[in-house]
Order: sequence, then structure tokens, then C-alpha cells
Amino acid sequence: MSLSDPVPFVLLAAVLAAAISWIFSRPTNRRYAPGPPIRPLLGNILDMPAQGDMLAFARCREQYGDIFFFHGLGYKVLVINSMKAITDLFEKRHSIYSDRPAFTVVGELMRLGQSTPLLPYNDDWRIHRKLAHIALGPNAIKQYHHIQEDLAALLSQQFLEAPEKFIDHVRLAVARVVLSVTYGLRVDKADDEYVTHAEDTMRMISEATVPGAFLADIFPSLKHLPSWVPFKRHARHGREMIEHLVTTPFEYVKEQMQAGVAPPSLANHLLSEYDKGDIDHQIKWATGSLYGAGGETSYATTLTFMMAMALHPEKQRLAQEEIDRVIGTERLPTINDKSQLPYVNAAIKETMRWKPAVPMSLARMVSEDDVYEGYFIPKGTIVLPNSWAVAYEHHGPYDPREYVPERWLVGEGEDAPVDPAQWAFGFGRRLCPGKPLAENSIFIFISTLLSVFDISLPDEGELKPEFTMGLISYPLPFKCKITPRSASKVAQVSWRAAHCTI
Ligand code: HEM
Repeated sequence: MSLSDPVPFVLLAAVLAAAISWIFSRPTNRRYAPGPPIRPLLGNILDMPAQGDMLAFARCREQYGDIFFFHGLGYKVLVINSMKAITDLFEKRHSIYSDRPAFTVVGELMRLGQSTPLLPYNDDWRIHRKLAHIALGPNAIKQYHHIQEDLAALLSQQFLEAPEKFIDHVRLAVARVVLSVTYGLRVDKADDEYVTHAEDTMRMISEATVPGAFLADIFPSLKHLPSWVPFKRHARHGREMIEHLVTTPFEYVKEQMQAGVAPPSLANHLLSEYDKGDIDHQIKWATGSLYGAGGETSYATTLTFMMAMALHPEKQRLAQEEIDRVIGTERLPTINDKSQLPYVNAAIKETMRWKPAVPMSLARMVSEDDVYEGYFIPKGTIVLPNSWAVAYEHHGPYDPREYVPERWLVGEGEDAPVDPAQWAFGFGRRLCPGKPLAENSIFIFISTLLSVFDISLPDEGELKPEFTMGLISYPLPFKCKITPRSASKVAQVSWRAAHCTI
């Protein structure tokens, strides 16, 4: 080994660091939560299921109970599987459970650590949340109702013109909501350069944020390797993609503001209110985070709903009958109709429960040593709240594996599962700031599609409910048949699409 060739040298240092960390992190007389047996050096970290492999997590739960612990190679991971434990830690002990793990490659080298979801629980994060709240709080989002209703009509218009491309149309519709609200940007095609770039970047981030995706996340000292090492080249490319994603639309808004032609938007509003030096950088990253965090999740939920409707025509008919009965057949739904449609709301809840879009939520990191239910949780432990386990707890008469909206229509005092509103958007201080906006988007897309179309199984081939594994879980590409319910509905959609104000 020579010092001019740093690779083996840094690897050796990394292995030594791991050995030291193993020696010092071996269980002492402290009681850790149950988990697989410990092997030298590696501990049991390799026994940990891949993110998104929910069946493997379910098997661990059967074996080890509601909380289990994996550790080794300097990593400590606690998985929590019950709503009670999640509430006890993330809500009641929020001051030490609101931090995020640091990702050496994606956070530091690709510089995504500046985005809201990855920021540590610090003052920068508080500024981001304040900025996001200005645009996305329950009152602020009322100003976007008409944009969301227009976009639901445009989505239906596209379904009429090219139903076979429904996946592209849904992707474009959710991107349009976030781009329009955040930057006042209008995009017309799903293959718009910005939309496709954002998707490529999100896919890259989703793969790179799986714990342990890079050796350098386990051995941070590897980040000092020279720039020609493959993962460093990958990181450089990732950094350029992310920088382009957050900078391009932001600079565009600034140019439009200078020219006096910027439409109303969150970026415009924040820049006019707070344009003072360093806050510019915070606004750029807070707004840039919204697209990344908001697009894919709403897309996954809307597509999952369409799949559920094609597989369960009897449930679809019940939802359509409710819409026809409550709002009539002479107009399209509006967001204000939401509280009048209990069956549609139950079908949306059931969609979020049946296939949660973010099944393991976003990882947290505990910032102080803690003890819970007699188990020691060391500082620095990554804590994974298993939302999927909460979704699949058995309550009431229905099998959790089945799609049954009726499980949500129970009377007071009867046994119902935990409402996805309590877990699908995360918990405590880091609860998703886009929740009210997303709930409205999902409601208006779904109720408009139900009002205008019948969604059914494809004429050819089978529809298997298959989903991606990873941070965000979406349906794998599938086919379904989309047919307008009446000529009057077609006319209503065409009229509204032609009179859109966005
Ligand atoms: C169906 C749609 C959505 C789902 C299921 C969803 C889910 C989540 C979840 C599980 C988290 C992690 C929270 C935690 O750590 O406890 C999160 C965080 C976040 N979401 Fe959403 N989200 C959705 C839509 C949106 C939208 C539309 C936006 C923005 C317009 C958004 C912006 C964010 C941001 C910025 C964070 C990071 C919050 C932080 O770390 O403080 N999300 N979301």
C-alpha cells in the first residue's frame, strides 16, 4: 500500500473505525430492544430488511414484537411498529426525536442536506417550516382551490383525449399543482424538461436515501477519496441535478419579478416580503423542497386509487352514486363539497391505508440517549416509524389486506383502524407541511374522475396490484379502461378546461 494511492488507506481506516465502534457499541448491561443475534463487526445490520420490503418487516414484527433494534458497522436502527410507540416518542418526546439521520453522500456530497426534509432539527429548519407555513397553512391554501379545480378539469380533458396515457396525465397534474403554487409556473406536457428532470432527480434521491445505499454512508471517512472514484462521480452528477432542480425555477421567478410580470406564487410572495441577503438561500431551498416532497406522493396516491377502482367496481359505483346524489349530475365537484361525501372520503382513506405512499415514513434520529419501555435507545440511533404496520393492524370485522372503504364508516365506539390522517403524513414537529394542500388535490382529482369516468379492468391482460419498493411506493405501470359516464359530463369537462384561468 502506498500513501499516494489513498483508496486502500482510507478503507483500512474505515474498517478500523468500524471495529472500534463495534467494540464500544456492543451491548453492555443495558437492555436493547429485541433483534436478530449479533455477529462480530457486522452486528445484525445485514439482517435488516431492504426499505420497502414490508413483508420482511412484518416477519420481524412477528418475531420480535412492536419495537426491534438492529445494529452493527457503526449503525443503530430502531424500528417502531405501533401507533402508541410512535406517539410516545415522536410526539411526547419530540425534542429528542425530531432530528434526521445525516446522509454522507446525498446530504453532504450532493448537498441535499439543505432541503427541508433532510435538515437537522435546528434554526434553519425552523425558518424553512415558517416559510412553508405561510403558503401551505390551512387558511393560505384556500386561495389555491380554483387552481386545483381547474387542474382536475384539465386532467379529465386529457383522459378524454388520450385515456391510454393516464399515468402521464396524473404525473403532469400533480406536478402542475406544486409548480403553480410554488413558482406560478405553467407546464403543458408531462415530458416538459422541468418535469422530467424533477422525476429523474427524485428517482435518484429515492434510491440514494435508502439507509446504507453507499458505503460512504456507513464509513463517512470514504468521502475523502479522490474525485475519480465512481461513487464520488455519481455524487457530483447528483449534486448538479439537485442544484438545477432548485435553482432554475427560482431564478425564473426572480427574472419575472424584475420584469414586473411574475404571477402570484409562494416564491414571489416570500421574495417580496423577505428579500434580505441570506434568506434568499433559505427561500430557494424551502420552495425547492416542496416539489420534491410533494409531487411523487400525491401521484402515487391518485394512481393507487385508480387501480383500486378498476379492481373494485362495486365500491366505485357506491362512490359515484354518492356524488350524483349529493352534488347532482349537472356540475363537477368542488373542494367545498368534501365534507358532504362520506363514502368518497372513506374510499380515499382506504386507498392511503391499503397501499401507503410512504410506508416507512421518513427516518428520524434520536439526539440524546433515551430509555423507552425499559429498552435503552442510544443517541444517534436511526428511528424508523413503520406506518405500514399501523395501516395493517387488524381492527373491526374486515381483513386489513382487502380494500374495504366501509371499515371507515363505523359508528361511534365501534372498532376502526387508526385514521391515515394520523400517520400517512408523518408525525409531531416534522409532520408534512403539505398535508392540507395534498388532501385537497387528492380529493378534487379523485372526486372529479369518479364524477366523469368509469374506471374498469383492461380489455386485455390482467391487472395485478404490484408496487415499487423504496422510500415512496407507487403502482408499477398498469393498464385500465377509462370511459366517460355521459355526454353531459364530457361537455362539463370541456367547458371548464376551456375556461381555465391558469
Ligand atoms: C399524499 C401526499 C403526501 C404524503 C403521503 C406525504 C407524506 C409525508 C411524510 C410521511 C413526511 C415525513 C414526515 C415525518 O418525518 O414525520 C413528509 C414530509 C414532508 N412533506 Fe409531505 N406528503 C405528501 C404531500 C406533500 C406536498 C403536496 C408537499 C408540498 C407542497 C409536501 C411537503 C413535505 C415537506 C417539505 C416535508 C418535510 C418536512 C420536514 O422534514 O420538516 N408533502 N411528507
